[in-house]
Amino acid sequence: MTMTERLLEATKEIWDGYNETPFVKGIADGSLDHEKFKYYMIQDYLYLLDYTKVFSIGTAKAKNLDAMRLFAGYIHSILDGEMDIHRAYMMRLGIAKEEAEQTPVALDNLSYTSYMLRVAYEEGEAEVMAAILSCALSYEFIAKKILAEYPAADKHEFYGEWVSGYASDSYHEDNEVLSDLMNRLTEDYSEKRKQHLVDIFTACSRYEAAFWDMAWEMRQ
Ligand SMILES: Cc1ncc(CN)c(N)n1
Repeated sequence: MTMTERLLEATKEIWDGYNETPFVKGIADGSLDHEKFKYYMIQDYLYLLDYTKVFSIGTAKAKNLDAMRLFAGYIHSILDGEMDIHRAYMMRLGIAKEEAEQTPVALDNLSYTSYMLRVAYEEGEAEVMAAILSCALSYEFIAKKILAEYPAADKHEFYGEWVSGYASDSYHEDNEVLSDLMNRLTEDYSEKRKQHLVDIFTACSRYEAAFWDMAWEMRQ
């Protein structure tokens, strides 16, 4: 079993819950209140700024050029790729960049990014990768599960862009690169170090679940 497979196996129950949350169900069937989505978009925009910093620290911690290039490349993918989805929705929802950037970060969001940044500052490149992977892979999992249940969800006039972005081939290819690096970095890892990676990945998977609940309740 690869390291990535082990991480996914350990968190299966948590991941199975994502598509059962009212927020994700609302994206899937198109019934989600736009006000809730607006709240989520702003919080996620702020989240991605800190998430990108985790890759920046990963770049500094990388022990070889391949890993360094991957972490560094992802900074661009997030800021100028994934965040295009956010910018497009922000335009449709009438949210100015300044408004988003001045919005206070909700506590669950702050707790999640603070944890990832702590792992990044204190630990090594594979641990940084364990903190990143849940975020990267879970959205592909969620979007593809939505499409399996609602095959036209990617055509929905409002939520379609979100679903198609995270179910896209390019998002999947980026995720494959991350998973491959994780598997390579941990080939010679001891059982103790592997279990530590599982613990980090599990914490982040729980934070992902909390983020969906936070968005549904529009918590501050
Ligand atoms: C909270 C969260 N988790 C994951 C993703 C997908 N990269 C995201 N945009 N936001």
